[in-house]
Amino acid sequence: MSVLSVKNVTKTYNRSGKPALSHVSLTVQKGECVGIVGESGSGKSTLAKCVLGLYDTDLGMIDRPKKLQAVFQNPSSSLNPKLRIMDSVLEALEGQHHMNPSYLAKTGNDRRNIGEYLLDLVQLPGELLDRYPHQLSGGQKQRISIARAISIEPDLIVLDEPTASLDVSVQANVLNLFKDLQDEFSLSYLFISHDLAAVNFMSQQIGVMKDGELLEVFPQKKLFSEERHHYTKELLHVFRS
Ligand SMILES: Nc1ncnc2c1ncn2[C@@H]1O[C@H](COP(=O)(O)OP(=O)(O)OP(=O)(O)O)[C@@H](O)[C@H]1O
Repeated sequence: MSVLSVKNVTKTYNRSGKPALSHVSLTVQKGECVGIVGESGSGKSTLAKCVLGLYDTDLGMIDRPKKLQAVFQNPSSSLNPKLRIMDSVLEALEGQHHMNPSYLAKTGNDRRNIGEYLLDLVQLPGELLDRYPHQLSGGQKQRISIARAISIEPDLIVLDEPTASLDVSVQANVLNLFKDLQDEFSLSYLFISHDLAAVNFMSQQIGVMKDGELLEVFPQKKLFSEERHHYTKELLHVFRS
């Protein structure tokens, strides 16, 4: 079952310029992580924003699920500095009242119970609920963003460079968390990154973008295969050296 279908999407920012996305098609199946790798300016963020419905497209079609969430690069700008963590972590759930996640059977409708349950899923202690974002580390803040994203049991989460602003030592922990959550809840991700090693670690399918085009999409196991596009081989060369 597919949770996202992007068909022939083209997006140009200014009419005379060249497209930031050109005839891009891809699908994400339930429980699968599709990783999109490309260098700066290749169109990855534009793709993420089109998928999220933040930008209109010029051409093509996007069939997205209703329960859609995102985790962005910078957790500091994703969390309201004036809200306690408790209020941020419950923001998605409380903003969409028709959501009825399965864990409510365990937690009841008690805010603190729900907050503690969600923090536990991202391996944070419940006592952080009473703090403000500035009292947390970058990695902790990103875990709060992740807890908020998974709180509505979304059909798809778009991850747009979710570890790029974190210390290198923390990046692997956060990627491991995404993987554990994917295994536990059959989550589906569209994972966007300039980091081929991260994409290789996370994804079951890999897509390579360059100059607004999705050059190829292939199973992760085929990354080192001879049939890869020559540009993918160039990226691999950098990755190995
Ligand atoms: N708001 C905008 N207005 C005009 N042009 C834009 C805008 N956002 C992106 N672009 C252009 O669209 C192209 C694709 O940019 P995009 O940000 O999607 O790439 P990216 O792969 O995500 O790069 P990065 O990793 O640097 O963010 C680039 O040429 C960029 O300059």
